[in-house]
Amino acid sequence: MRTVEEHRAAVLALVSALPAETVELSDSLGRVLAADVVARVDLPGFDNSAMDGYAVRSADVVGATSGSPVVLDVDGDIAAGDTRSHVLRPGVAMRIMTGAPLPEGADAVVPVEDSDGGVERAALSLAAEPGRHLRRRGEDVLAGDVVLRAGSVVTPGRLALIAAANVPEVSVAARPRVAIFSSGDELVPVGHSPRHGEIVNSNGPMLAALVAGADAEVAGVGGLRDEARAVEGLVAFDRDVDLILTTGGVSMGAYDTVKEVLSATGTVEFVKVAMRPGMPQGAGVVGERQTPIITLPGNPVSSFVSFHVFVLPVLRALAGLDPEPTLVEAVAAQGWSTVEGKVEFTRVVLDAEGARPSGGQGSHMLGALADATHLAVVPADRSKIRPGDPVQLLPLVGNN
Ligand SMILES: Nc1nc2c(c(=O)[nH]1)N[C@H]1C(S)=C(S)[C@@H](COP(=O)(O)OP(=O)(O)OC[C@H]3O[C@@H](n4cnc5c(N)ncnc54)[C@H](O)[C@@H]3O)O[C@H]1N2
Ligand code: MOO
Repeated sequence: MRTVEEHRAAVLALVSALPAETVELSDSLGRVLAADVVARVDLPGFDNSAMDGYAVRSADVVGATSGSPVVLDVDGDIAAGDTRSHVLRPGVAMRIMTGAPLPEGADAVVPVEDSDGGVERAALSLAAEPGRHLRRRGEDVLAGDVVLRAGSVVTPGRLALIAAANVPEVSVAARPRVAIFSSGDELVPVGHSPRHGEIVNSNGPMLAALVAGADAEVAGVGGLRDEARAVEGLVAFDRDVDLILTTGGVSMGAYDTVKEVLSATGTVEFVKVAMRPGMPQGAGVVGERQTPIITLPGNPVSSFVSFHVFVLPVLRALAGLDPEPTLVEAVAAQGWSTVEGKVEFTRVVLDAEGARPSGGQGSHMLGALADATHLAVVPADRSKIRPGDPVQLLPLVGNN
């Protein structure tokens, strides 16, 4: 039997990084940056006022109070967007608006609330010290600064920073295109009425959601009958996708056609991996384009766990990102038992008290999967987790 690490290395060996794409900033939300973002401008770009009020030389308002205001002549207005160069003469003030450039010579702003609001002459009642109510050029970001590192996800706040830094396009990790096939004669689409012996296909929608949640693109979803002819379609696969995923038909059954047909190609190998759930796995390449394929076990939870353990690293590698999973350290909020000899991926909920199993751990039990936030990675040499034990958690797609 293979170890989890051995099989992860085998699937990673099937792929190499796709070239990064350049997208307009407006299309970058949610994408992963493939290169550092460097500011093209200082932020703020010029010294400006943080308040609507009067630009002054601080020396001219020394000692000003509401009981004893300083009265200064007002030498015009500076609005936000004023591109002229103003000079503030000693002994006078200029009306200035929030965001307007500071006139040369001014070193403070008296807010309009600390004045009589005068237009020709103003009585100022605040002894504004140098720097008061000013926003200095470059105090937030300097041109040439790396404002975001490669690997960061573009969130709305980051998108705003990139825009302010005057960077109109960014380099983002490619979104691998993935085709998904659910195999099994027992499957009917969601919304149809299954007859006795049939079940609703949940793996198809689940994998499509996992692929989309992992920053990849669903290139198509389909079904495969348990017939050699259906699976032979995969052998001749010639569409432009970066990865094929299948579920089902990879175990020891008499109708496990995916395994039967693809084994015969000699380019897809089927193995047992020392993990629970997710023991039967297959991987290789198919078709003229040598498209990488990962065949996941049919049990829904096995498929879900296998996606996180093997497919997610492959999608990250295709996107040019570090494929290594980032594990979270936590403590067990309650104890549970696992099977020795296999790495167990316990579905858990992590809250303030720690991690606890999210419910029944059968590989068919979607009820308990729905609330899980993480997979606890329990090493093969452990058979018991006790309350308070440290545990390593793999965040589920959509929960980190
Ligand atoms: N004799 C043995 N039997 C089994 C073994 C074994 O080693 N020896 N391994 C078991 C393990 S572990 C797993 S996991 C499953 C994997 O089986 P397959 O990948 O061949 O999957 P199927 O037999 O096609 O289906 C298994 C189970 O999952 C349901 N299923 C399949 N596809 C879907 C879908 N798209 N949506 C929802 N549910 C699906 C299917 O109806 C079956 O109940 O094999 C064990 N058996
Ligand atoms: O290893 Mo299977 O994936 O438990 O149901």
